[in-house]
Amino acid sequence: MIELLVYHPVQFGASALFGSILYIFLTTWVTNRKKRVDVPIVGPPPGQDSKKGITNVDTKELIRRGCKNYPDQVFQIWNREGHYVLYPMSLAEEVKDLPDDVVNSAQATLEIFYPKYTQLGVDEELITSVRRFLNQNLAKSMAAIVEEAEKGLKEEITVGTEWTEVLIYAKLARVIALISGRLFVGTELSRDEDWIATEIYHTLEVNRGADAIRRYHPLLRPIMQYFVPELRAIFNRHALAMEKVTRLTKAKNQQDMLRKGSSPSERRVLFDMYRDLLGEDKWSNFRRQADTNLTLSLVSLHTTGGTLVKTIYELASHPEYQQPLREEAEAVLSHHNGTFTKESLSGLKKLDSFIKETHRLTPGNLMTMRRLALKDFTLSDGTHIPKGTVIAMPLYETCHDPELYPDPETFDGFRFYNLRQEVDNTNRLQYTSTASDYPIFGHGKHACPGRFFATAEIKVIIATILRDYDLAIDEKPKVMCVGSVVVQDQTRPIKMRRRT
Ligand code: HEM
Repeated sequence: MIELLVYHPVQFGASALFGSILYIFLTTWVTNRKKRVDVPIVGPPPGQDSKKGITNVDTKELIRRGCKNYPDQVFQIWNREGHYVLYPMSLAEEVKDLPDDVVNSAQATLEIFYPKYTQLGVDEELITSVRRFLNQNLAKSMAAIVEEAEKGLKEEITVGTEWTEVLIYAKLARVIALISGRLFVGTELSRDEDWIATEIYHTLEVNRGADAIRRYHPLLRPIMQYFVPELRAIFNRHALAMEKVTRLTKAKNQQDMLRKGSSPSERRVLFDMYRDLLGEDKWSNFRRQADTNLTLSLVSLHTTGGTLVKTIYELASHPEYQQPLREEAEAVLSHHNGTFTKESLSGLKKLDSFIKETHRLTPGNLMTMRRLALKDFTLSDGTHIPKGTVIAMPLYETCHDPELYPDPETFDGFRFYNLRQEVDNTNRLQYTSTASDYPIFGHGKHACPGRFFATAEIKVIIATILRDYDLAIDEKPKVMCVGSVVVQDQTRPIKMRRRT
């Protein structure tokens, strides 16, 4: 055998190369075959165009074409993120009710970030903690939200009475990190500058890491992950987060020991609830705590930050809305002892409409209600969905459908406020209400559980900014798409001046 290797190196090399090519070919074939769905293909399928072509494909254009050519039908596309089967709005109610052993929601949403390599993972206990802690405690948490918003805005925005250019995104991301950090982990960590940086930069590093590993063939990724510098930045971020949570947990355990014999740990912050749901054994896995924290920051910080900044850009571009919104906030606050409460926030109906219209015009993603098929199933229109397929609903097209939203390309800040005056069921038109014609937060049992908290943060921050500042902008930032993600040029400054 040794002789063979020594005397026939070329032959051996050729066999190894041939074997590898055959293996890659077979695995690719099996993977693609597994995902075959018998519905129209829009745009280039893999194999019929170069890899570059799929990478550079205009996802927005593809989905628009699919919705136009196949109205109310299922179609499929391939883009830089992979393969999607897109279902029409008429199937949304059915998809929202699909059982959890048939489809997985969180996994499908995280798929575009290559979670295996970027170390993302959502467990059921985390989702339950968000749902229970944030929503059940929202009324009680309002004072903390207001305090952190005031503190953050005071530190970040130091503009005087002259018009001054401000790069608003980074500043507001920090304010959100302060608010969410206080509710998630408590002030012991939330005001630590390293922790704040971790919350803010982790998402950007995950995006870069996903982009970097995507460039390799799926079979090479398990090896290449160790050589991709962008993934190393994520490993380092996790190490830092782990060090921080370890220190915090040990301090908390010490406090609990001091209280021993009295009451169980009070659920002061979201992670106290997470700890109770996990149980002590799993909780003492610091690695898991760190990973979960980072995933939580990924799903919560820039989603909220992006929506907030989009709303600020619209306010700056449409200054005529600033005074009516200011007056509404003043009137509502005067009925609630001058403080924001859960009830007072629901009285901000014009602001609610303004945020909702902003998000309708520029949703954060072209798709929503993504579900990963855990087993084969068939939709009621007869479409067979094989295991491993990601299905999703076109969000941007739904939000820009003239049948649902007259004159859809025009920003009408009070569109939903005016509708609420006309119809009986006004709650249905609230920003946080989900529906198949407004699935910005998804729809059904897996709809975003953080939406009430996110909306409270956004409203408090905007009402506080409007109380203290006038806003303007020379030109509204352009909106573009990277794969299915809709992004706005957040490097464009707005102008602010302190009100006298
Ligand atoms: C404006 C801000 C936000 C937007 C636009 C947003 C949007 C979404 C969307 C579209 C989904 C998928 C829903 C579906 O597929 O049916 C989702 C899921 C989720 N979001 Fe949010 N989100 C926001 C803020 C937050 C915040 C602040 C948190 C946590 C505090 C959070 C935690 C989650 C979790 C845990 C899930 C997974 C739910 C599940 O699979 O059952 N989100 N979000």
